[in-house]
Amino acid sequence: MEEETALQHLRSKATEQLLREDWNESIKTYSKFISLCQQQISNTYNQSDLSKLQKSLCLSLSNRAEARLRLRDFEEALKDCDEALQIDSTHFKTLVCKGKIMLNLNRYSMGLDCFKAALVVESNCNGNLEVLNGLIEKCKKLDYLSRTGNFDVSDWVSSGFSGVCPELGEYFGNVEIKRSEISGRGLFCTKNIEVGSLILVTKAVATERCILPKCSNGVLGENAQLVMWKNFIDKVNESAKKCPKISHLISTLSIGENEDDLEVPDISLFKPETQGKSYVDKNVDVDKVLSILDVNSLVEEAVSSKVVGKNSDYYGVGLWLLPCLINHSCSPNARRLHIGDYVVVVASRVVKAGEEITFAYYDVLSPFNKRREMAKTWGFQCECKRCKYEEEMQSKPEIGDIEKGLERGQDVGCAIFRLEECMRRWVMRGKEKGYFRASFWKAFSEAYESEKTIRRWGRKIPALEVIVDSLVEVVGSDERVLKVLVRKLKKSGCGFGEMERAMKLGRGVYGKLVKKQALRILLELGLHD
Ligand SMILES: C[S@@+](CC[C@H](N)C(=O)[O-])C[C@H]1O[C@@H](n2cnc3c(N)ncnc32)[C@H](O)[C@@H]1O
Repeated sequence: MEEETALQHLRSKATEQLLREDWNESIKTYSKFISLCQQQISNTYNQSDLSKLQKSLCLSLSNRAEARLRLRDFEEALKDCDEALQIDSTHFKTLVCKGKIMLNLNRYSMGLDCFKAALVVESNCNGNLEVLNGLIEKCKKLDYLSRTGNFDVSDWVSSGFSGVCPELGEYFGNVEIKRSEISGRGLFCTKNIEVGSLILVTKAVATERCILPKCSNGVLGENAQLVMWKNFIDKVNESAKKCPKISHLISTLSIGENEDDLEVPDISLFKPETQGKSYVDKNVDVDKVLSILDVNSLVEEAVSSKVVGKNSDYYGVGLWLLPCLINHSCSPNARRLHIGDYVVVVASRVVKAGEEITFAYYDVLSPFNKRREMAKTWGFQCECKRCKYEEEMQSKPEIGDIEKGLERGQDVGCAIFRLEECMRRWVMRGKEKGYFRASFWKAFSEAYESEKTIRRWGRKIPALEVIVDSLVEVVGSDERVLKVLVRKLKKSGCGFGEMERAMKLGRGVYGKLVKKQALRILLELGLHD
């Protein structure tokens, strides 16, 4: 009798905490209730009492799962759901809760099964029907998207990234992890990929964003970045603590040293549906996590900054697991877009089967020495083909002279003329020319934006279209190049060929996420200038 009173007391306390949305406290109280209830069950022989106790146990497990789901502790919430469903496989609340957990874990078809089972149980439910059907539709849509990669964010992009961020799901294209000639492991294509095709779409383990305060001495900005970085580290640690799979995958990432000794993980480990393996190392050493984040966190780029209102002081950082296996190249073949908590990796030029997928960690439309400095801040020396080539060419004094001339404010047209002359004399091939043109993009863009320079230098410098094609061949599509091209087309009119070139470039910048019609509108609008 005493135990029954204790159970009743705990149950009403936990229910009250749950209603107050005090998730942590309700989990504690439900845990006490659950262990007391389990004890009672083992000492009860009367069938009707037993069935009452089991019903209570099932409901409390389901409620604890709900609280854990709210705290994003999916692993433990899932265990509760499975235990509750063992008692009653048709428990409506538990089926819905499990479905929501599956949705959060990007396991859409399993989520769909749960919601469908819940619908069968409460086929005549009234208030729940609409919500349930909504969840079923959402699972179906995300399941389709994650299988086909047929995402469409046209409306969001054409509206200038305003409104709610489109819902994406996880997508893994034809890729595998292998040893890389650049460094350690890398991500490789297993099939030919067209410009703009999606390579992968994946959700962050954690992100943190802020608008840096404007200030004259930069201290406030630095402090804000430090606070943000600390919050980010806490979030990553929290996610790793809650999920052994995340903890395990984080522990496989590089700390930027001895990469050739690192194990090559199978790509299936990164897929949402891969579960069940018992991951033992639940806690990665805190210092190791810091080194891992130093090497693997990505700063969000321009497109996503528009999500929070085109603010140039916007600063966002995140950890996306599989993209951590993508090496940098100054001649990259892919780009990343940040949409909400997802990172989308798209081919920015044609990628052949077997080729390594690379994207830029820093601005590759800059000269060799500047890139070398930026690589240093990342803690490595770039081993890409373009850097190796440009390093060899450092022995030619002409390149250094042109760079120095530009620093001193020399006319950009003159610098371009000299560069093109040198490349002609040295009988450089297409790709090699592209490397240098990319290094001097700043001068090229200034020249094409200045009517005076164009008038003065005319045919003595290459046409913009020649440079665009040359750059795309070596660094893929780039938003800045696209903008200069679109501005010229708007000024001087545009025929079919020119529009095709701009569309192709746009495809490489935004990927097939933005459909043809929306891309055309974007280009005609001058890309939101
Ligand atoms: C995000 S990880 C990339 C995957 C890494 N190679 C691995 O095996 O886990 C970043 C690290 O890879 C190495 N790396 C990436 N791109 C490189 C490049 N172009 N040249 C030399 N090292 C590079 C550097 O050690 C860098 O700190």
